Amino acid sequence: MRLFTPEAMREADRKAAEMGYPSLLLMEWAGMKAARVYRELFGHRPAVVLAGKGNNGGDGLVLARHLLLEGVAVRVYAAEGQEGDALLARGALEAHGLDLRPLEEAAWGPGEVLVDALFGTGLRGPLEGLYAGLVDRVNASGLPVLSLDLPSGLPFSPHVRATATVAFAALKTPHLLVREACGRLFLAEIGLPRHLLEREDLPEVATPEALLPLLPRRPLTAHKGSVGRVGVLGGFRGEGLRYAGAPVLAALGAYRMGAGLVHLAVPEGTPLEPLEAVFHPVPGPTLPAMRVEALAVGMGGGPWGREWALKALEAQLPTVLDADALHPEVLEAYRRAGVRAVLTPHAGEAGRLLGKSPEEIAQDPLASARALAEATGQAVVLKGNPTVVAEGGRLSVNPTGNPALATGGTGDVLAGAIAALLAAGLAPFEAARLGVYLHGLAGDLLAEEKGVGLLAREVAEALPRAREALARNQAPLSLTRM
Ligand SMILES: NC(=O)C1=CN([C@@H]2O[C@H](COP(=O)(O)OP(=O)(O)OC[C@H]3O[C@@H](n4cnc5c(N)ncnc54)[C@H](O)[C@@H]3O)[C@@H](O)[C@H]2O)[C@@H](O)CC1
Ligand SMILES: Nc1ncnc2c1ncn2[C@@H]1O[C@H](COP(=O)(O)OP(=O)(O)O)[C@@H](O)[C@H]1O
Ligand SMILES: [K+]
Repeated sequence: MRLFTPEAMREADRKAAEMGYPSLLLMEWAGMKAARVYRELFGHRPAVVLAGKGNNGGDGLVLARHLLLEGVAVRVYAAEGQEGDALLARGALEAHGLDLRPLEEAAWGPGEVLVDALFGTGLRGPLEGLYAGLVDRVNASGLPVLSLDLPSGLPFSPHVRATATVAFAALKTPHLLVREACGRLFLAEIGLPRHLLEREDLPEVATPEALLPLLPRRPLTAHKGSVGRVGVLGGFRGEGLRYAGAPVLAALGAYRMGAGLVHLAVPEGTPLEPLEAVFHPVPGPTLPAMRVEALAVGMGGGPWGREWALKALEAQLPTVLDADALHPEVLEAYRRAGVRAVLTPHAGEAGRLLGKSPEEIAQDPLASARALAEATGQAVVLKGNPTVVAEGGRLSVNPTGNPALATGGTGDVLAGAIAALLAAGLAPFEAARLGVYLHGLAGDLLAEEKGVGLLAREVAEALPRAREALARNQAPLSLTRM
């Protein structure tokens, strides 16, 4: 499934029209599907529809007609000046005897449901004046809000904060980048020819269908040496400071993702955890003899992180470079040596590497991940909400994960989990997007059960459940298709 920009969506509409597909049919389906979502969520509660003058407003007028026909009380406040399909939608609604009222008079009361059909993909800049005021009133109303296509105002501020959003034809960038504004997400097919939605040049949304084939299969004859062995190099001890837990969490992430054996190279004095690992206690940064297929380096490495990573290069193995291993000198050395790596920065680390602030990175995670992948020649996992995976020209946006994961050590678990998938033979881009998806899903399963207050080791422990959910085709995309 591809993530569309407004321009790409318009192009698909235009191509459909050129092929003879009437755009009015698209609008009819959009409004009808949105009315179906309305009824599913709100039954017969009275609706107040706010309709702009563009096609998003047109969708709202179609929805109003369908609700009316189903016996739902509807009041419509509409902007003046509809043209084309939206004007036809207005005529069709008025033919049913409904009087449209001016948007300036928009008002609502307790028990009503607001339908936001003010603006969709045609918005050209931040809302001002009447519209900004209306959006503020909608958000302050305390009433449920169903947004059509996009919460109006996105991707700018102010914007509507919806209870639920029905995306038409495809997900658009703001649905995942400003997820919080959308509430519960529905994706409605509106009859657009499917081939117009297959755009390999657009970012991918990592869906269970796309990821399931990547899941390493385990034959009956599997043994611990055949399913992927991981080496973890991390931790730091010096000047009263110790980072001992990070490599342990990476080892747990690797085992829970299915590694057969994990070797741990950690500073002397580090607790021998987990019991299942093979330990290589080293006083300083030296790469011990490890028989492994992939490495995870840098977690809790502190000032040793850079040296750990340069040392690890000798092994010429696919490597996850995390945390303190994310250093320009390291990245340059890996590139020169032609060793393939997955980099796992959060916005702060990515910012340091790209000479930007964390805020600038988070503002456009797609562009930031792509820039770092291009600059380093490696696969990049830019962690956050959403996490974006980039390699070469490819981009993948991850739909799983939630703020309960914002707790110390969950990134270390992720690094180990991705290393286990590399060791099982997956290419860096595939290991990264599968690892990120399952790690996020583990967080989602736990958050549903326990809410906030997770421990990173619990996220590791939930990885097998996430893996099973994907294998059994029960992994939710937290997206309802209509
Ligand atoms: N395949 C599709 O994507 C389809 C799209 N449809 C709907 O059409 C929408 C796009 O319709 P439009 O292109 O008409 O655009 P919109 O309806 O989103 O908005 C366009 C209107 O907003 C005005 N406008 C733009 N920026 C503004 C600003 N900053 N302040 C005030 N006014 C502003 C424009 O002058 C124009 O009148 C989609 O979001 C979707 O809801 C559907 O009708 C069905 C088919
Ligand atoms: N608000 C959030 N929504 C979704 N995922 C989150 C959120 N906050 C953190 N995460 C995830 O948790 C992990 C945190 O990693 P990181 O910042 O490296 O933490 P640490 O260094 O403590 O391990 C990442 O996988 C990140 O995507
Ligand atoms: K809208």
